[in-house]
Amino acid sequence: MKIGFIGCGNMGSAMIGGILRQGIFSKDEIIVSNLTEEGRERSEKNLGVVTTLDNNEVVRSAKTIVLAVKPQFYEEVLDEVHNSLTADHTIIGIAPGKTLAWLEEKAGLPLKVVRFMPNTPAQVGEGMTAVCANERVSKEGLDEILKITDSFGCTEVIPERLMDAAGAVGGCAPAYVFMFIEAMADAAVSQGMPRKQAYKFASQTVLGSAKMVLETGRHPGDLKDMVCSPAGTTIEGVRTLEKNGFRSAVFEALTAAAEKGKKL
Ligand SMILES: NC(=O)C1=CN([C@@H]2O[C@H](COP(=O)(O)OP(=O)(O)OC[C@H]3O[C@@H](n4cnc5c(N)ncnc54)[C@H](O)[C@@H]3O)[C@@H](O)[C@H]2O)C=CC1
Ligand SMILES: O=C(O)[C@@H]1CCC=N1
Repeated sequence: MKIGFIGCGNMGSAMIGGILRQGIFSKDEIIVSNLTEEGRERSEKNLGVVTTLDNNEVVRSAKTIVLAVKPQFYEEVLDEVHNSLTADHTIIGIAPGKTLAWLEEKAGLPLKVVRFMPNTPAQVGEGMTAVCANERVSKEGLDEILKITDSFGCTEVIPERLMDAAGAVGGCAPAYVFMFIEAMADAAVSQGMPRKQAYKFASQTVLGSAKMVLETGRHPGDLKDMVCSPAGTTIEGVRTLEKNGFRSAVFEALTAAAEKGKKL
């Protein structure tokens, strides 16, 4: 077994989907544990990987272990498996606020520790993942880990002090983007467009705009200016967004998310 996941909900299955699609590991090289039989059956049916209800079996079977449970359960899961952990294991935390030092301390022995901050677009191979690792992870070891995160999107290795920022602008931000898409589509529906078509317009527009930022390397403000014709329609919308505190609302939302991460 090459990799194990303790917990396999939204984020675990999104990452495994990318790993399988890119062929980094095969189904029989991935073991996942779930809390309930219903969850285990779901993972088996949807992903086709090896499944168990026993978290210790995951740790005994694989040397790279992703903790894909909610932050509130990290401590009890590490308590439960710490007798099965060895210095050969690499544990990967994906929860906000659970630092490298905290994870190593709770694991109860010196071992390789990595943190990911992934996001759900991993499910479609367009994830954005931040990675940091403790000093026990070698350059070669990190390269192996990055093959995993690269399989479900883009990866940036960052200093641990930036993980809360990455959580806000990477981990959480899809929720805000989905709200933005939903709101734009609602407005189009209110102008008479059928709902399905409105989602297509809103989503493709977000996708295309993001691609322009990434591919042209131009400043987002510059790209915004390209759209705003003098005395045109777009600038009227820009005026309304500014009046309603759009930028400030986004700024405050990401700050709140990052600050919460520091407290978890
Ligand atoms: N959902 C997201 O967009 C992101 C989530 N994360 C982090 O990923 C982690 C997982 O989040 P989600 O996948 O969204 O949660 P989720 O609730 O969808 O999945 C967690 C899974 O863990 C299982 N579980 C709970 N206790 C367990 C135990 N003791 N042993 C084995 N399995 C257990 C649950 O049954 C569930 O299937 C969290 O720490 C979260 O902060 C990080 C970045 C993005
Ligand atoms: O809401 C959360 O806490 C998790 C971490 C980042 C995205 N979802």
